[in-house]
Amino acid sequence: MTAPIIITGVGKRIGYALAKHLLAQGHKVIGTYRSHYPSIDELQSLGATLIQCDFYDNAQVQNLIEQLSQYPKFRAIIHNASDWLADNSPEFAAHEVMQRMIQVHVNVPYQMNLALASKLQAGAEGEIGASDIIHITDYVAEKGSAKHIAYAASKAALDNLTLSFAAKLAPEVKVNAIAPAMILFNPSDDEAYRQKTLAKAILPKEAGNHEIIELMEYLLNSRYVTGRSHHVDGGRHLR
Ligand SMILES: NC(=O)C1=CN([C@@H]2O[C@H](COP(=O)(O)OP(=O)(O)OC[C@H]3O[C@@H](n4cnc5c(N)ncnc54)[C@H](OP(=O)(O)O)[C@@H]3O)[C@@H](O)[C@H]2O)C=CC1
Ligand SMILES: Nc1nc2c(c(=O)[nH]1)N=C([C@H](O)[C@@H](O)CO)CN2
Repeated sequence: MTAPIIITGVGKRIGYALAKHLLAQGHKVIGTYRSHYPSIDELQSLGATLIQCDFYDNAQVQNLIEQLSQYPKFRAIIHNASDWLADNSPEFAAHEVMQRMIQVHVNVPYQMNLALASKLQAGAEGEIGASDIIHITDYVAEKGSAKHIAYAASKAALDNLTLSFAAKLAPEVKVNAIAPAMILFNPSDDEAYRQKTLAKAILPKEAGNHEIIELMEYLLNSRYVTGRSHHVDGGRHLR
């Protein structure tokens, strides 16, 4: 069995689907979560190691990194955890929105990549491109967003980390981004929002988790693709 794969934000939706898929493939999975849903107990019963960590709490982040640093090697890190905060958040002032977006989408992936780089290189077992970092960004990293300005800017920064870490960690470690658009609606999305959002793409559909799972598999199985952003967006750039 290869070294463990770390996935952040496994409690629900895409992160949960990625973790279940990799467990079914026989991988050792280490998942981080913030809220404890029944899905966390399910993943544990399937053999995953789960670590609770709120990325907004720096002490918890340092503790997470210390725990992960005890492992000798890793096959991959998939940075999925994300908070889709709107700029007009009723809970947070503008500076807090930006601070949170940079923390969860940039600062934590940056610190984890630096701290665990040597473990990823060891996980390649001397084979070129045999370990991976995957940053899950967003189509709006290249387009911007009128209502999620801080979110989009932080995803653009995460996309840029792909370039720097790809150059830094080659040849053992590949570093790529997956830039999704309309993968999964949220239960609170009303019909008007759904129709408006679907109409933004020339392939107007809710793509589903499998689109991300298949692209993750492609990147993990590649030994030559690195430093690139891979769009899963229904051709939104052509609308
Ligand atoms: N769904 C879509 O259509 C799209 C998704 N994406 C990206 O794909 C990825 C997965 O999307 P999706 O599954 O919809 O995301 P969700 O928002 O549904 O889930 C994100 C996960 O990240 C966790 N998380 C959020 N904030 C923190 C924090 N401060 N510390 C630790 N964990 C945290 C959440 O935990 P908790 O449950 O406790 O909040 C949750 O488990 C994300 O990076 C997202 O930006 C991009 C474009 C479209
Ligand atoms: N962390 C999250 N990021 C994003 C989500 C989400 O639910 N959680 N959803 C979207 C939308 O689907 C958007 O792509 C289309 O309206 C974007 N990012």
